[in-house]
Amino acid sequence: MKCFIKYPKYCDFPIENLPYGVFSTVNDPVPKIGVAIGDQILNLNVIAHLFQGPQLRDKQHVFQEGTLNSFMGLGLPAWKEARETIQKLLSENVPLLKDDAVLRERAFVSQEDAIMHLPAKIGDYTDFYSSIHHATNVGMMFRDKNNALTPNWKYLPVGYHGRASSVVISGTPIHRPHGQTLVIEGAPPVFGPCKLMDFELEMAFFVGGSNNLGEPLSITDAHEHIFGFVIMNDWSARDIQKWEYIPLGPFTAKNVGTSISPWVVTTLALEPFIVDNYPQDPEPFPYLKHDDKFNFDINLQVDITPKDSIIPTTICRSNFKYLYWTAKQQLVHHTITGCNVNPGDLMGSGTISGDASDSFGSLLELSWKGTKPITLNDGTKRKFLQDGDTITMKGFCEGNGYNVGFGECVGKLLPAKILQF
Ligand SMILES: O=C(O)/C=C/C(=O)CC(=O)CC(=O)O
Ligand SMILES: [Ca+2]
Ligand SMILES: [Mg+2]
Repeated sequence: MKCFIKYPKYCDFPIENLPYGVFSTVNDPVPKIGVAIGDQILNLNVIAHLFQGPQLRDKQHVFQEGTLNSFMGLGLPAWKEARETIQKLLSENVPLLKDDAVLRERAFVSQEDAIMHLPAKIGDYTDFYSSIHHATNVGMMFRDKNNALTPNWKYLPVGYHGRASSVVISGTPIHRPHGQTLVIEGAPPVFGPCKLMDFELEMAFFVGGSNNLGEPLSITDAHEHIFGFVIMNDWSARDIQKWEYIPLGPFTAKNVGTSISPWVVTTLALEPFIVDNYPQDPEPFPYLKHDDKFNFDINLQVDITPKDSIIPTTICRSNFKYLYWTAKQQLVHHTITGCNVNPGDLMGSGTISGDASDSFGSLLELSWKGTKPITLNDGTKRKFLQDGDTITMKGFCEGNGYNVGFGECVGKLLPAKILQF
């Protein structure tokens, strides 16, 4: 597969990737659907008429909307056809787009000139808790050292319903939140700015297709409902979380803002990077059990760049493959009671920690609740985030002579706002 757009061999967005996103420009502020290729964006709005296969011929309008929801709603055969069409259109051997200078001029936008938007209107957002290492670490710190995993953990993918309204696109700054925290055990709580602000390294998938209320999805066709993945930072106010979470789970500590990377890497593009599922013992119930592989080798990295610094420090290297529960199991469990999901719903993986201490996906774990501060390249130390810190998350799969990358999920922590009561 050779593309007529030139890019470096190991860039994030080669012709093998083709992630979808929503962008606008200063000159054209109406959001459009595009595909990242090298350092360019192929504007699908402009080339919608070139989707002439049986799945998309009558549905070209999905590429002329301002979100990916309708396209996500079409399902796997349409996604496959779209990918094949775009690969052909970008191929060095196909003249249709390559040799049409006027169309090319209109169809490509430099990523540098693009303003990225949320890829979909997210109707519902759920966050799972599927890394066994993360759940064990947090269980040890928040609950019982000797029984860190709760008794349900290996029977079902634990999760909570999050707030779709506070999911934001990479680049959006987040203010340190206010809330209640328990400073002295046994004394009343205090109110004020969060003191233990954290990030969480996650990935999330967008749901495609839908099911009716009362009709659970089955594990055999769950993959047809997993459109693609992004990198996610589930900003977390640890001191607020610790006080508020009993007994219903995280609440305001997690609706401060949740950042996602702008390019949705499709499950189809991830197929070459499938690896064995995490071994599961006890064997899951039949509704959750699948023997086909649905785990992916995706290298993940988190950098902190302090305020006024240009020197990032990589503080975590992890991998999506460390997750215990697969995305298929998460989705099927979500619907087992009959819960309906919709195109554009977002499902977070949970914080992705490996077993090595430099692969932990949060500062809570990396600094072990603040007992082991980490030293950054500029000499400053971190237990939790400081105002002005920028968190940059990156991810990529290593192919044979190429990478499939996710780009970046970036966010800066700003000081708490002054609240008046
Ligand atoms: O163990 C707990 O009480 C809570 C853990 C979390 O922070 C929940 C969460 O966001 C899930 C995750 O990211 O894995
Ligand atoms: Ca989380
Ligand atoms: Mg949220």
